[in-house]
Amino acid sequence: MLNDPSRKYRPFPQVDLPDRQWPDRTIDKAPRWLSTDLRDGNQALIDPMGSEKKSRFFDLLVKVGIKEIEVGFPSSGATDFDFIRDLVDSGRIPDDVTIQSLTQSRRDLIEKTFEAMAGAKKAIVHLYNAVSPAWRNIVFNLDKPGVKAIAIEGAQILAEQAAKYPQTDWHFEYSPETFSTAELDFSIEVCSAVMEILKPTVEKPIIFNLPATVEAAMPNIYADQIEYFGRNIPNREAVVISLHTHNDRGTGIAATELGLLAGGDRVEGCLFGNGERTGNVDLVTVALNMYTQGLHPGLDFSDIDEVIQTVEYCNQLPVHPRHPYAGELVFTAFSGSHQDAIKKGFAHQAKRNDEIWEVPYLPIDPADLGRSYEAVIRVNSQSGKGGVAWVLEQDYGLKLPKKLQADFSRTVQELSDTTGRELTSGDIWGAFQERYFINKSGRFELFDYAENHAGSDRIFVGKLKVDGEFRSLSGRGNGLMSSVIAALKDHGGPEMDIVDYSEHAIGHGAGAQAAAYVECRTTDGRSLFGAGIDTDVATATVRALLSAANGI
Ligand SMILES: CC(=O)SCCNC(=O)CCNC(=O)[C@H](O)C(C)(C)COP(=O)(O)OP(=O)(O)OC[C@H]1O[C@@H](n2cnc3c(N)ncnc32)[C@H](O)[C@@H]1OP(=O)(O)O
Ligand SMILES: CC(C)C(=O)C(=O)O
Repeated sequence: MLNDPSRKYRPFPQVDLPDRQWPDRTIDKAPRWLSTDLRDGNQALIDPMGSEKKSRFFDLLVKVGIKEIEVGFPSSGATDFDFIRDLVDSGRIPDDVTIQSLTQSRRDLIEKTFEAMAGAKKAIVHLYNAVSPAWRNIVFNLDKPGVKAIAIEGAQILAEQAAKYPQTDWHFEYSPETFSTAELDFSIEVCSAVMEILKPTVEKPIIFNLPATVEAAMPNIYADQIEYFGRNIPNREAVVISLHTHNDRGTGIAATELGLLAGGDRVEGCLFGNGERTGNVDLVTVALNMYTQGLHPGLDFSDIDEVIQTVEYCNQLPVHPRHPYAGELVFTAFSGSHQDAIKKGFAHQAKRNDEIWEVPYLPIDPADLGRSYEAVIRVNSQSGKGGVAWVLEQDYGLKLPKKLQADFSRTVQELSDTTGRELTSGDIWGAFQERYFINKSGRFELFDYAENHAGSDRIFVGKLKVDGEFRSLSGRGNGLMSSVIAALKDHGGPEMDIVDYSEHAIGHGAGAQAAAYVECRTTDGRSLFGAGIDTDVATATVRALLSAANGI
């Protein structure tokens, strides 16, 4: 990198718009959406889609609810041309879906574009030519009038071709490509000239698509550009302003959102942000950002995994695990404090009297996207007791008391530090059984017992293995627990008192079990925790006490 980058790069100029209105607005209406996955997305793939993949993608877009779909660049070759022709001829385009195709402003290419879509009920022909200084000078080697003439000539051919195929309801889109790096007044001049030829009306408006072909400035600049364009384009009511952002600076979504505040009516982009270089704006994120503000975007991502699967298959590109709303890890907390807050958040949510979503660290309910809560918390060395307790509760129905959570969390911490990897739910359950002698022998192992009454006292008579030998032991106390403790003390067990006890059912009906948890304190001040599981509550309690005694 250069010590002085100003030798090579210049700051992007501000737009002179001191009375800008967009910062005070909010997005209160879903825009029209156009997917350009099959065109801008497709042209950026290593292996562009064939007709099978294009078909699958098209069906997905329809299912998701996209009503305007740019299906390709028909003059690019047989793949796109035949796919589009087949879409039209097979009658697969739903009545409320409009297809769109892109063309350069060259007669032969425009003619091919009309040929591809003729016969569709409704179709949009999308004409483009770049207008900014670098493209004028470097690509076209033309001055401003020369570049304007490309657009005018293209618009004239559009009008002529539309008349040739009257059975289709033709609509037009014009993109001053590289709009965001062009002089605003020149873009307006070119668009006005196109308008004069195509004569849009309020009933049949023209779409002016204003691309950040290469994102070169902060999103507030794009918003200023959109507001400026909207204020100065003649006959604004006959114009649909379409936003088409790329993501070179990583702010394509922000630019689109600010562009909507600034007057954008329509958004062009791709699912999960595929597209040239760093991609087109991601329609999924823009839409779900609206959804999380309580505004329905008009698109349905209730089965986000199905959408991901199809898009990954068609694009042969993965969706990043951290991709907003969609990535495999975006609803997962590994870290202790996040897990604690999420666990409390779910408990708080269950107690609410309304549906308002308020779970810390989760900006959306994963269930709204068809995701389960299973992967919300995963455990590794960064995790805490809350996360471990969540896994045991979700997967094994155990509701550990807080102090037992802390006790067990030390075991889990040791395990994750030693293994140096994420712990599965099975790992955690295994460690729990090991630590609290569940389905595992310890010094004291229960085989059978009886609880007898002696006045107000209880007498515990147990058949146990103690240090590997069968023994009968008994103890007397004012309840079952104290009688078990007495019996243990008389047979080499620890001398201890109960500090805390709790129990709960696991599951319902005939297969239900009981879980009991104890915290005991020994005479020398040590805390012993135990857990027991059995079909019978009293037996679960006895097991929990033996578990505590085994743990010494
Ligand atoms: C920003 C975008 O995404 S724009 C869309 C880009 N998408 C694609 O290019 C995918 C499909 N493209 C193709 O299949 C081919 O490029 C075609 C069929 C369109 C054209 O192919 P070719 O005729 O071989 O030309 P090529 O691709 O090299 O295009 C460059 C020529 O087109 C001219 N050109 C570029 N854009 C336009 C335009 N919008 N209108 C008119 N002419 C244009 C260039 O000035 C250049 O002309 P020159 O040869 O006289 O210097
Ligand atoms: C053709 C135009 C709309 C385009 O894809 C772009 O500028 O990115």
